[in-house]
Amino acid sequence: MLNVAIIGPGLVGGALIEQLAAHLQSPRFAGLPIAVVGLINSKKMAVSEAPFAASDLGDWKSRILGSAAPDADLAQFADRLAKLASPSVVVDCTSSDAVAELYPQWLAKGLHIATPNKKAFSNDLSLFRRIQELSGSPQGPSVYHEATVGAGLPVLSTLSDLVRTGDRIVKIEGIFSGTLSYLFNNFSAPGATQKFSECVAVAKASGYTEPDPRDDLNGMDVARKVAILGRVAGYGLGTDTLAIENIVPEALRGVASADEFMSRLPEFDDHFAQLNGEALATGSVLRYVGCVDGASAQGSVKLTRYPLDHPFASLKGSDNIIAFTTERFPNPLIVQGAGAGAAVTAFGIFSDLIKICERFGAGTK
Ligand SMILES: NC(=O)C1=CN([C@@H]2O[C@H](COP(=O)(O)OP(=O)(O)OC[C@H]3O[C@@H](n4cnc5c(N)ncnc54)[C@H](OP(=O)(O)O)[C@@H]3O)[C@@H](O)[C@H]2O)C=CC1
Ligand SMILES: N[C@@H](CC=O)C(=O)O
Repeated sequence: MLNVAIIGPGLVGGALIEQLAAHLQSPRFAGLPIAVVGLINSKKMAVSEAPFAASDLGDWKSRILGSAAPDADLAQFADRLAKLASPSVVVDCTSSDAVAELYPQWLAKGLHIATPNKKAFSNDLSLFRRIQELSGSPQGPSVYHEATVGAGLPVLSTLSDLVRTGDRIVKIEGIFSGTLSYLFNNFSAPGATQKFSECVAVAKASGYTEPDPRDDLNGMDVARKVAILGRVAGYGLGTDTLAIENIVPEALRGVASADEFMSRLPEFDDHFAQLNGEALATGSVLRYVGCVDGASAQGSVKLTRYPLDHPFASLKGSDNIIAFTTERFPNPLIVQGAGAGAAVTAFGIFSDLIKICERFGAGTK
C-alpha cells in the first residue's frame, strides 16, 4: 500500500482529492493500492493510520479538517507519516518556498514526494542538486514533479527519456503558460474583440493563473519552467540567469494586492491593443515564448511575433505547445494540449502517484 498525504487542498489539491475519492469508489480501479492518510492546509491537519474513507474525502473541510482537527504543524505531520508501516508520499500542492525547502528533510526520513510546486526545482540550484542526490538511488525515496511544467502533459518525462537515452538537446522552445497561452490566443488573433484585461480576468476565473496573475505576466512562472527544463536537460540554469521579459505595466508592479492589480489593469488596455495592432499589421500575432538553447546552455522568456502560419499562432484555449529539437528529432518532437487548470494538473500528479505506487507501493501492505 502507498500512503498519500496532501499538503494544500486548494484549487489543484482539491481536484486531486476529488480524483482520488472517485478512484477509491470505482470498482474499475480496485487493484490500485493507494490510501489517502494525511491532509494539511495552513490552519489544520490530520494524519490517520487507517485510510480516509471516500465519503470523508468528499467532505474533507468538515469531516477531516473541521474545527476539532489539530492545528497545522508540518514537522509533526511529516514525523507521523514517516512512522507509518507502509511507504508514504507527501504531495505538496502549495506554491510555498518554505514548504519546498523542507523536501531534503522529508527525503532523509524516507518520504517520497510528488508535486506541482515549481519552487524546489527552480529556486536555488543547490536545493535542486541536494534533492537530486537524496532521490538518486533506485531503492531510496523518489521525487516526481511532472506537473511543474505543462501541468498534466508528458513534458518532463519525455525530456528525461530523451536525455537518459543519450539524445542531444539542440533546443526546447514553447508556450509554457496556460495563462499566457489563453491571453494571447484570444487577444492577439485577427478579428479578436476582447480587451487584454478581460482575457486576464477569464484566465483567473478559469483557474489558469497563479494566485496573483502578476506571477504569470511578469514572466516568472514561465522562467521557472524554462529553468526546470534546463536543469532536467543537465544545464545549471536558474531564473536569475535568464533573460526575462516582464509584461506587467510598470505602474502596477508594486500595487499591494492581486485584487488591486486586476481592478487597475483596464487602464493599460490601450497599451496592449497598440502592441497587438503593430503585430497584426505585419501579418503576425503575439505569443509569449520560453526557450532553452542547448548549444549555449542558456534560456530566454519573451513576448514575440509569429506569422499566422506558424504552429504557435494557431494554438487554442489554454493549450501549451513544447517543441523538442534534438539530434534524433531534427524535425521537432511536439507535445501539445491543455497546460493549466485544476483537473489536468491533478491528473499529472495522480499519474506520478501511480508511478511511485508501481515502484514502491505494490505488494506491500
Ligand atoms: N493552476 C494550475 O493550472 C497549475 C498549478 N500548478 C501549481 O500547483 C500549486 C497549487 O496551485 P493552486 O491550487 O492554484 O493554489 P491555491 O492557492 O489554490 O492552494 C494552495 C493551498 O496550499 C495551502 N498552503 C499554503 N501554504 C501552506 C503551508 N505553509 N502549509 C500548509 N498548507 C499551505 C493553502 O492553504 P489555505 O487554504 O489554508 O491557505 C491552500 O490549501 C502551485 O504551486 C501552482 O504553481 C502547477 C501546474 C498548473
Ligand atoms: N499559472 C500557470 C499554472 C501552471 O503552471 C500557467 O498559467 O501555466
